[in-house]
Amino acid sequence: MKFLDLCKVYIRSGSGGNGCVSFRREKFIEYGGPDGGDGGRGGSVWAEAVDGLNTLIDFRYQQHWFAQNGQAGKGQNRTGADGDDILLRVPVGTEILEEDEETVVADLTELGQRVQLAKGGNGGWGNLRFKTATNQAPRNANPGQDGVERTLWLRLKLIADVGLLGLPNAGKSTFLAATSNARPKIADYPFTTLHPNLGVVSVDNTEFVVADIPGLIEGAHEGRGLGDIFLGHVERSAVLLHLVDGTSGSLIEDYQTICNELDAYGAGLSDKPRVTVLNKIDALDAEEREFLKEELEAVGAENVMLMSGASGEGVTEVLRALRPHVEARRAADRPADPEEDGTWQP
Ligand SMILES: Nc1nc2c(ncn2[C@@H]2O[C@H](COP(=O)(O)OP(=O)(O)OP(=O)(O)O)[C@@H](O)[C@H]2O)c(=O)[nH]1
Ligand SMILES: [Mg+2]
Repeated sequence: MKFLDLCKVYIRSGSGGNGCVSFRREKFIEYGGPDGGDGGRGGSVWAEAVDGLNTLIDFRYQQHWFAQNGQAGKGQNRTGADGDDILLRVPVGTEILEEDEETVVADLTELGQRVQLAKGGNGGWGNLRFKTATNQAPRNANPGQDGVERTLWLRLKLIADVGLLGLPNAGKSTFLAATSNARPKIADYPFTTLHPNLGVVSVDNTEFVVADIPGLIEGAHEGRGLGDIFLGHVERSAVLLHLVDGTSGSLIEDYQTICNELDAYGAGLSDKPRVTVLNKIDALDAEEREFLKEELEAVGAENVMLMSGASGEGVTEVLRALRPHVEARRAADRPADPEEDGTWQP
């Protein structure tokens, strides 16, 4: 399965049709007054979050989305036909950004959420509208209003329940491989040259999606390495799982590098629930484990857990620590039962 996470689209709403200049011409009626109809309205461009889509791949094949123009007005006071609207059907969770890739136009987080991206131009008035008591034969009509052109980005973030964080080599992929169940990978997700993986993990009858992203390095938030791009993918996860390599020899520095990147990235990432794990404990004796755990806690890591992705020690406990965060998030996301709270209207 291919996954496209960022797509550029060119959209244009339809122009309004021109108003018509026309005069009534009928047998036995001299100087029949103006009867030019209005132009039709141009079609608008909309986007809607729909069910059953997980990718933006359609937008790779169709980048141009132009709504129909309105038709010109006609004689006998006939209004031109309106242009048809067009709808960009996007997966839930799609963000729409201006061309600068920063300004958010819309964030379609809910099923059925709809936004107008470009309004169709109004049709011009036909000359019938310009008739006044003193001017019975107006020769003016309005042109239709131009459509609106925009270049926009669609951005879909992987919605992973758990985002794995850590420096390169912290053991993230090993952990994912060790914990993913019978369907270890949902898919590979190539983002041009970059490949985060998703795995489905199961613990105590709860399944959740863990995103293994390329390792973060210092400066990732400024675009160094691959990390920054992927931080976007864990922005919506329920909880972050921070793996710290117990054998690296630079434990505290490693830990703080990641924390600093999260702070610098913003978007509430550093406030997200986080589980910090001292990893690779198979290579540490009991005394070292205790010492390193205390060191981490001394610099602010909370409830550090011990684990070895390689030997499997402590892995289930880590999954169990993640689970309540995932469940809490899901409960919060679930729409309230409409019948229950009494506010539901048919
Ligand atoms: N001793 C030991 N080695 C481990 C453990 N987990 C991973 N490793 C080793 O650490 C190295 C890096 O592991 P990966 O799982 O590729 O690390 P990563 O965090 O995914 O690295 P990047 O993808 O580069 O960010 C490999 O050589 C693994 O065999 C562990 O629990 N114990
Ligand atoms: Mg890896």
